[in-house]
Amino acid sequence: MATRVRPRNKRCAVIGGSGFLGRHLVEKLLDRGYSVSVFDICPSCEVPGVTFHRGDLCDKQALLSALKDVSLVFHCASPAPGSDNRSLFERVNIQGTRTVIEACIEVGVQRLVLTSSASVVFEGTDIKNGSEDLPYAKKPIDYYTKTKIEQEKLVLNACDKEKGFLTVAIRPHGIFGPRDPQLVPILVDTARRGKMKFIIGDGTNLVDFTFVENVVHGHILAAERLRPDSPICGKPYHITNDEPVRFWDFMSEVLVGLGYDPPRYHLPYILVYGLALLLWLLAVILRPLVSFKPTFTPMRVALAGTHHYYSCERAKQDMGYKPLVSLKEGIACTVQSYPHLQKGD
Ligand SMILES: NC(=O)C1=CN([C@@H]2O[C@H](COP(=O)(O)OP(=O)(O)OC[C@H]3O[C@@H](n4cnc5c(N)ncnc54)[C@H](OP(=O)(O)O)[C@@H]3O)[C@@H](O)[C@H]2O)C=CC1
Ligand SMILES: CC(C)=CCC[C@@H](C)[C@H]1CC[C@H]2C3=C(CC[C@]12C)[C@@]1(C)CCC(=O)C[C@@H]1CC3
Repeated sequence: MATRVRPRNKRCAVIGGSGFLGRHLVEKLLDRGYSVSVFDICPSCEVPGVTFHRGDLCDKQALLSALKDVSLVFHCASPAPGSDNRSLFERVNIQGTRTVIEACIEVGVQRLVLTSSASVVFEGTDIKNGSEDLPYAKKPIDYYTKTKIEQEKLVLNACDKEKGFLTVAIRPHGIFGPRDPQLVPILVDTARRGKMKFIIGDGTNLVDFTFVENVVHGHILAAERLRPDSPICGKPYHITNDEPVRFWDFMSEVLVGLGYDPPRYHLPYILVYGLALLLWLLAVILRPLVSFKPTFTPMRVALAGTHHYYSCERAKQDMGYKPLVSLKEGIACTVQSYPHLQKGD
């Protein structure tokens, strides 16, 4: 069978393309006529039509061969936030991202789109309709956030119109959707262990949850608008569903959709946060003897008990972004996609 040769600007690579967001992105890029290579440490990308390169993004030689002939790179690889492994985060998100930038420049990649995170400005206290002008967190709440900040700075500072290397960072928040390995599975696991009875705080805190297809849409818009005359060069953009929702209403809707009871009883935020800090400290002190991973980390408690929602006005203005799927539709589609997590299964 003859293979169609695509123009170079339609040839892209997705680093982290086997992951949750990465795979949705790969599928949409293929739909839009791109030829797609995936570079990932995890070999689970079995999407037909994709060239798969297995490797660690800290390995420059492996990257150089995967990025040959590619003009556009999406970098959406990161260790999972829950891994709490400082050296891994530093190695992959900081040194690895440096290596990605070097490799892109060496092989002549013209556009690099980074998946950053809205959490780069989150310090555990309320953020209401935060814009991209908020400063980076001075005291990041965990190593994931700390290294995502450094990663974003590296990518945005590498933008160089003279050299023809353009970069942009997309900051999604609370991504959910089919095949998400974190949000729904953690929620269901907590419910199955009988620990989803409590609401932390008064339950009125608003947050952004963003359906994965909207996040993908934001990435592709950014990539296609990344030209030397565009205002988006070297800048970060929030991509959300633009429908802040009460954290506990969202959790309850997913739980009820899957047949579980919603949480009912309230616990004071400060008490739970204090306990989570204590548990985290214990886990660190006891690490040489026993290894345990608390469900209630300070970051998770802060995410569950504070306001954190962001304005995506800038993405609307500069790249014509508009969420394609509403929160209601996104939740219905997500719940439907997890029949094995329904209560009783
Ligand atoms: N999910 C969310 O709510 C949000 C996510 N983000 C960001 O979006 C991006 C994608 O997240 P998500 O899809 O949820 O995460 P996933 O863990 O599902 O996907 C990340 C992928 O990157 C791979 N990877 C990790 N380390 C390396 C490495 N050294 N070299 C090559 N590949 C590697 C992972 O493999 P393996 O699984 O084997 O580690 C995985 O396949 C991340 O940058 C994350 O920080 C931002 C905001 C919110
Ligand atoms: C908006 C946003 C950034 C969401 C992030 C997703 C995850 C961090 C959450 C997904 C499931 C959540 C969850 C909790 C905290 C935050 C999540 C991990 C709890 C551990 C909070 C305390 C509880 O009572 C149980 C919750 C289980 C689900």
